[in-house]
Amino acid sequence: MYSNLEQIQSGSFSTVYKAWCSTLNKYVALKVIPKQKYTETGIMNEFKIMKALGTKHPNICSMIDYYEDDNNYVLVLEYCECGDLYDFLSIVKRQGSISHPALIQLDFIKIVHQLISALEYAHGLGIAHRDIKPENILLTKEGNIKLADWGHATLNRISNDFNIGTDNYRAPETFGCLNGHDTIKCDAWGVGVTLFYLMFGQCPFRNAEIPSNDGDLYDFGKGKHGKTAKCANFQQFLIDPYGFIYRYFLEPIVCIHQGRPYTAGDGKPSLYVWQDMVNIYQIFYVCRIIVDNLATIDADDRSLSRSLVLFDKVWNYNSNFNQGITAQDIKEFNADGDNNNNRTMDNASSMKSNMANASMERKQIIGKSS
Ligand SMILES: Nc1ncnc2c1ncn2[C@@H]1O[C@H](COP(=O)(O)OP(=O)(O)OP(=O)(O)O)[C@@H](O)[C@H]1O
Repeated sequence: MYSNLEQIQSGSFSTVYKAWCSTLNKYVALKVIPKQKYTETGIMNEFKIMKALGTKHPNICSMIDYYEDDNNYVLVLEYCECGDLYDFLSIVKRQGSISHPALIQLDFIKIVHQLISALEYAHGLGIAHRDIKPENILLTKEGNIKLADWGHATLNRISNDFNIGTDNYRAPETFGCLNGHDTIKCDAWGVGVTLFYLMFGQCPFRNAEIPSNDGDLYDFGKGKHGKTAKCANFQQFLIDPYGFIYRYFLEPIVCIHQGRPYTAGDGKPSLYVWQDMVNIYQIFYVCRIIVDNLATIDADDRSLSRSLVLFDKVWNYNSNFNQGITAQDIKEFNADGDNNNNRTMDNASSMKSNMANASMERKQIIGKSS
């Protein structure tokens, strides 16, 4: 029934093949999981989740069939011709340079909509994905996405699993928290970090772990017991999230657009731009929305739906002056123009005050929609 197998990728648990399905008359993807690598409970969980997700949502990579032989479990999935977003961005990145970033011929806002729609559908069924990252977002030839790899997904809203997912994308509380963590809120954090990756080609921190004896992760900055975050970048983010994101991601980009060498910040600027993200204000606002509504320490403050309302606002606003970055934009963005010995600090503080305004806007929007 399945022929012409061609290997696509080998993941940590599985090998994925493209195969021709003669009964359906189309290509499918076979996710082949060796029995010695996976427990029966593990595969049954993935199978149960895929069944519950069904085939209705256009942005979820659905299961078409399932079978097993002596050595392998095999999930038969919808085939996504353009692979995953991580690989896709790596290819685009290689085509660009810092001064001439390659153009991604896809709309960022469309991908955000589809990702959040897929997740909200799953969340509505009580399913949390728990491994949101660009590698698990597949692209079709029409430029749509399908969320894949539900192998870590769970139906438990509160979990005490402290070793699930991919470190760079895991919410702080998934590293250890006395009363368990809310798996759906953790997905929102994963979306936030994923969006940073999609914009800048880099995650902001290696992990968001704060070693703590009692699992109390809500003690900002220096931990209760004098402990600090494991990763230096995350420590800076804890102390000053907007300032860190500015220095890490935005300042290098501002420097490049001004034709100055970038010296501050550790972030490497992306070597690509999204076709619908041509104004530096968009990048700026998107960062702000992520910091306030997705990758925010307090899980109660994370909301996929609220962030979508805010993203839409940015895009509607920008569609009126979608003419690229002008010198004036840069000047306004860069609080004190050319005379800027203290540029990093000033920008960070102006970004902070702008972010505070955004929080007000957020409250107004919440007020309107509720
Ligand atoms: N339906 C599909 N269509 C096209 N490519 C796919 C499909 N499913 C998976 N792939 C490719 O195979 C890769 C690995 O798949 P998947 O993440 O499901 O396996 P995994 O073993 O759980 O991987 P890991 O544990 O490393 O995340 C994906 O990143 C993607 O590039």
